[in-house]
Amino acid sequence: MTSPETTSPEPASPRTTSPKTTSPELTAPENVRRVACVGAGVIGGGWVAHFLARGYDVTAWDPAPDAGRKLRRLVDAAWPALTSLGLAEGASADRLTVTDTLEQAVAEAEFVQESAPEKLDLKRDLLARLDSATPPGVVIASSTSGYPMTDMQTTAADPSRLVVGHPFNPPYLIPLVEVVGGERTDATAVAWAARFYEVAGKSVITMDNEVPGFIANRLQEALWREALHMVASGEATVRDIDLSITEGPGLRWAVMGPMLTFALAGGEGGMAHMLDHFGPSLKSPWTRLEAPELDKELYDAVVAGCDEAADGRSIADLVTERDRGVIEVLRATGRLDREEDSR
Ligand SMILES: NC(=O)C1=CN([C@@H]2O[C@H](COP(=O)(O)OP(=O)(O)OC[C@H]3O[C@@H](n4cnc5c(N)ncnc54)[C@H](O)[C@@H]3O)[C@@H](O)[C@H]2O)C=CC1
Ligand SMILES: C[N+](C)(C)CC(=O)CC(=O)[O-]
Repeated sequence: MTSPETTSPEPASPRTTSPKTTSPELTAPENVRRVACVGAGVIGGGWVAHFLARGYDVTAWDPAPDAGRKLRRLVDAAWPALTSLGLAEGASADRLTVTDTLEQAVAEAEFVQESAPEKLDLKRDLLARLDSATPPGVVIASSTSGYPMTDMQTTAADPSRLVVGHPFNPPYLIPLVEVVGGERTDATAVAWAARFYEVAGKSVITMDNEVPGFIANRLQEALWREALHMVASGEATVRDIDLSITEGPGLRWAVMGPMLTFALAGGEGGMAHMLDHFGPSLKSPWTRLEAPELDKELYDAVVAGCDEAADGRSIADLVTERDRGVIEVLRATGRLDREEDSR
């Protein structure tokens, strides 16, 4: 298993001129130059855009017949946003190579990010195949939204280098990655991946245990379940749900998380007063916890509600609008300044 060699205390953009190590298994996170992305849909494509913008050479493979064309379209669409954020020295969309086979994609990779469909058997087989094709010691991360690595690493010959690196859409703008290993993952692979993501410009949460759904998806899922219940029962429209967050708590959450935000609800008394004051309402029936049945009626109501909320804007229009808004929030909350300082 690769050892994390964290020689530099600060995350750094990958340089393009340093000699490439001949032993991929010994590559320190700071020295990685070539990343492979396997599965190039919404998330894999977003990872490709992110790594290109950070100055890496990227190889990508996806079995869909038109995957290369779609991937380049996604990268082209993301590039203006990435340019406005600031590209790493030498970064270029031309440093993407779409390969014909998975084996070609990972042959010289120093890190592999898997972003194939969320199906357990597919992930198991794919991770085993990636493990046999990737140079020894190179860490392989899965973008899974919720499968524990323990359940996905069952058939790989070397499960010790398999980790979860759970991103947020789009990976080229949302900083967070949740990193966790499985029962058979070596702790050094988890540490190596966490450090690599930091060097690659991400904000990392490392989990010691396999929390089902990780941290952020557990939180999002609770909110999502309540939202679906309210639509199913006619208590709120899709528009009400979205407005309740974008005009309400969502504005605060980009600045402070739910914990510090609620500490301020206690005024001078902070969280202690907040708990004394509002603690009893935790017992009120404010949440349903059980997921609603995703029957045809609810499915149709949510899809129709989103179409109505889009109000004629295409998915591409919405992606542009989201990217612009996220960049403004990153800028307004000082995150871009911090990024620039650490380069
Ligand atoms: N969509 C989202 O918001 C997020 C998704 N994820 C995770 O990322 C992963 C990918 O999800 P999406 O990009 O949304 O799906 P997607 O459907 O957009 O893309 C999946 C891609 O995988 C390709 N593919 C199919 N079989 C494959 C195989 N055997 N090997 C390699 N590639 C294969 C497909 O051709 C497709 O291009 C999933 O594990 C998902 O849970 C994680 C965070 C957010
Ligand atoms: C919808 N989702 C569960 C796939 C979302 C994620 O996993 C993370 C995100 O981007 O919100």
